[in-house]
Parts: sequence; C-alpha cells; structure tokens
Amino acid sequence: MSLSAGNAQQTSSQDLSGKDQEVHMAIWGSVCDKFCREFGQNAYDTWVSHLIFSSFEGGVVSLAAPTRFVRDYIQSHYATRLNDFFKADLVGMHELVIRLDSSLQSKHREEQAESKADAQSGDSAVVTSANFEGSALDQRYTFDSFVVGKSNELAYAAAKRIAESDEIAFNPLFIHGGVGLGKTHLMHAIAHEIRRKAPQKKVVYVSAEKFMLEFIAALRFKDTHAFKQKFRNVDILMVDDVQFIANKDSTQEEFFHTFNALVDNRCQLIITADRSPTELEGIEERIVSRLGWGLVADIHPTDYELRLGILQSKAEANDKVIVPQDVLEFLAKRITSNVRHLEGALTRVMAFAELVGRPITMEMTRNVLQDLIRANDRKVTIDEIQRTVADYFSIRLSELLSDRRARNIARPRQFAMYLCKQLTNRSLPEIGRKFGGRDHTTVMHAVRKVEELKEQDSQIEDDIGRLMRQLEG
Ligand SMILES: Nc1ncnc2c1ncn2[C@@H]1O[C@H](COP(=O)(O)OP(=O)(O)OP(=O)(O)O)[C@@H](O)[C@H]1O
Repeated sequence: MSLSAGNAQQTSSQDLSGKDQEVHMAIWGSVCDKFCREFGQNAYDTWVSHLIFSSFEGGVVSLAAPTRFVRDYIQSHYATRLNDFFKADLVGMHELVIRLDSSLQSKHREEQAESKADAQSGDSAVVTSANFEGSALDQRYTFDSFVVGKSNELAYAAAKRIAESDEIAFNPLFIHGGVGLGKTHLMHAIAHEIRRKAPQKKVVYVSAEKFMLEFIAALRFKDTHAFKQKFRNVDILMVDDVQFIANKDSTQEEFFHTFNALVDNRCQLIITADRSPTELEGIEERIVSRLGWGLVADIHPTDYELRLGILQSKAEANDKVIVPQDVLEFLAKRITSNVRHLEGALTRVMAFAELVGRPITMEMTRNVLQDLIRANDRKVTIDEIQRTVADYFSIRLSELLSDRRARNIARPRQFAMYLCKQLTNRSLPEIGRKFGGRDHTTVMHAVRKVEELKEQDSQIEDDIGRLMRQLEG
C-alpha cells in the first residue's frame, strides 16, 4: 500500500528522539497502512494524512490535527478503529488522544490552497493523465486483472460496454454489492480503458465522500462555480460509494443538479453503492428514482470457483514465491467473506514465506491465518438461517417469509430472526428486510420474545441450541 506524500511517516520531531522515534514512525506507518486497507486511500488522503504523530507517553498516543473540523471528524468517525490499530502494535498503549495543533494550520491551508488551485487548473496532484481528474486511480485495477464469474458477470459486461462503446447505452450505470466485491476495481478499469482508447474524453472518478468534501470546500471558499465546472464539464463522471451522501441534504441537492446536468448533456454517469437504489436509506426519492433509470447491475457474493480463480491469478502475478494448489483451494474454501479478505490472506501467507525464507505449506497457512479462518468460520448468512429453520420445523421457506400469523409459522419465524441477530452482523432493519420487508421493531420484538421463551421453556432452549450448532457446524 503506497501512502501518498509520505505523510504516514510524519511525526513531530520535538517530542521524539532516536530509536523511539524510529519505532513510533514505523508503528504510525503500520497504523496508516491498516487504515488504508480498511477505509480506502480516499479516506486516508482526506482525513488521516493530515494528522501528525506527536508522542507516546504513559500509555497515551497523542496525534495532532491541523483544524477543529479535521479533528472532530476523525474523532467521531475513525478514532475507535485508529485506537484498535495502535493497540494491536503498541504494547502498553491504552488511550488515543487527538488534539488540535493550530501551528499545523498554515501548512494545512497551504496544502488546501494548492489542491484548490490545482483543481482549477486541471492539474491536481491526483490527476493521473491529461484527461483524468479526481481521486488517484489504482494501476492494478484493470479489466485484465478482474476475474469474471457468475456473481459479477453482468457488472463486468456493463462496465466493458461503457469503456468500449462510443454510444451511451444506459445512463447511469449503477453497480451495487457488498463490501470488497470489486465495485471500485471495475470503475478504475473503465477509467484506465477510456484513458487508453479515447484520451480526448474527460473522465472524473471521485468517491462520494470526496464529492461532499469538495462541495463543502467550494461553499467555504465561495467558489461553487469552479466546483460545478469540474463535475459538470466532463464526459464521464464516476461516483463511488454513493450511500455516503445519505442524510447529507445540501450535498444531495448538488449531486441531484450535477446528475441532471450530465444526463441532459448526454454524459455518462457511473455510480456504485453497497446496496440497490431502492434500498438506499436517507437519500431523497428524486435521486433514488434517477439512480434506477439506466442499468442496475449487482455483484453477488463470490462462489468457490470465482474465489479460486482470483487467487490463482494473484498467485501467478507474484514471481517470488510459489503457492501450492492445495493452499489456494484451502483459502478459496475457507475465506468466503469478501475478495479483499481473500487477497489479504494470500498476501499475508506469501509475505510470511518470503520473510522466513521457507516454501508455503498447508501447515504454515493454517498457522499464519488462524484469526482470519476463525472469523470466516463463524460467518452464517440470513438465507442459510432461514432455510435451516424452515427445515428444522418442517415448514416451507415461503411460509416462513409470509405474513401468516399461525403459531406454527410465526414462532419459527421469530426463532430465525433471533438467530440472525445472534449469528450475523446484520442490523435489525437489514434482517427485517430479508423477512419479507418487515420493520426493525418486529425483529426487535422477536429477539426479546425468544430470549424470554428460552428462559421459561427448556424445550425452546434446546431447539435454539441445536439450530445454533447446526448452523455453526
Ligand atoms: N473479480 C475480481 N477479480 C480480481 N480482483 C478482485 C475481484 N473482485 C474484487 N477484487 C479485488 O478485491 C479488492 C476489493 O475490491 P474493491 O475495492 O473494488 O471492492 P468494493 O466493492 O469497491 O468495496 P467497498 O464496498 O469496500 O468499496 C480489490 O483489491 C480488488 O482488486
């Protein structure tokens, strides 16, 4: 992971010295690295890159932020995870403090002014070619490196069509799917391909978060004209993770007008989100309906064959260590959560083998990946729970999901909701939606009811125990 401008290495030298400083710099670098992996380069560039590592004293890590806005945002959105990352690397660390250091402000302002001037001149620091503006593109994310399977073939075909065709076949292209399944990869691949084939076309790729931040900056600098110019004067606009603008009213207003202007001018829009347009919460209806105007392509969770294909292509791209086929198969079988974790697992095993200078074996893989394998083993899906509960009580799945209130159907339904809450990370509204669009209060009621029943009735406790073992086993 490359960290831009070497910011990860920034520390306040007056507080640290010699070997300590080296160690702390390395740890800060590793924390930034983990942050990038979890939240992405955009979030890093926008927020964490402005922090300075000040000190580590008496178990307290102190970071400095240049402005109150940056500090508060990081505090409320990322501090918990930063804290976890530090704790994993820094023995004896028990608290993270982010303080305001106004002496950093002038530097921060200079950087902002620079990037603003760059944006206006079309020569921003993150511009990667004459026709490309926005956030930096990852060079690895191309169509060639994207492995196609059943779960992503529609999104892949649509992305290819947009990259290769001069006509607008559908507008917008809306790609949605769970975390780490390749949405950003496909967007970058489109941008690379257009850059290669039609260098005269102007392409802007931006995360929805960056879109919002630039909009806020434009309002602050009273420069919305430049903002509009940048986002409306393009051939192709790509907005990644649009769910981010949920409940951000002014940004949605601006996004709405940008959307309309681009569609009116017959410019291509490509948008991604973690769920379908109709499932987006906190986004205005007029935007939701527009998001569904063109082609909505979803990327489903990967199947075994696709995971193995991805692993094989990544292993082949590495010429330093050989990864045996049984290890690839083992990973494809056991790491099912998402492609980012799958890649991370392979990278970890390869890095370990390279460091210790030994060939990769199954035993080494199991040892190195203990935690990941355990985390994946616990993963159960809502669909599996529904099927298992329906089978257990000998009712049809359609009955379980229906509105029927008869006790022999309603009770298993409550059991299934309870198990979803216990065995998955899904929120109550998400669980409700998977049970025929029920409200989150219904799920909450079911969870409480089953908890009560378990206390009162040993048969029910027994049933729940058996179902849990069946699902986890
Ligand atoms: N089909 C695939 N072939 C090859 N690599 C893939 C595939 N799908 C995902 N990846 C890789 O998995 C990683 C995560 O993908 P990406 O960042 O595109 O996910 P995402 O869907 O945008 O996730 P998020 O919702 O977190 O933004 C990337 O390194 C990407 O290259």
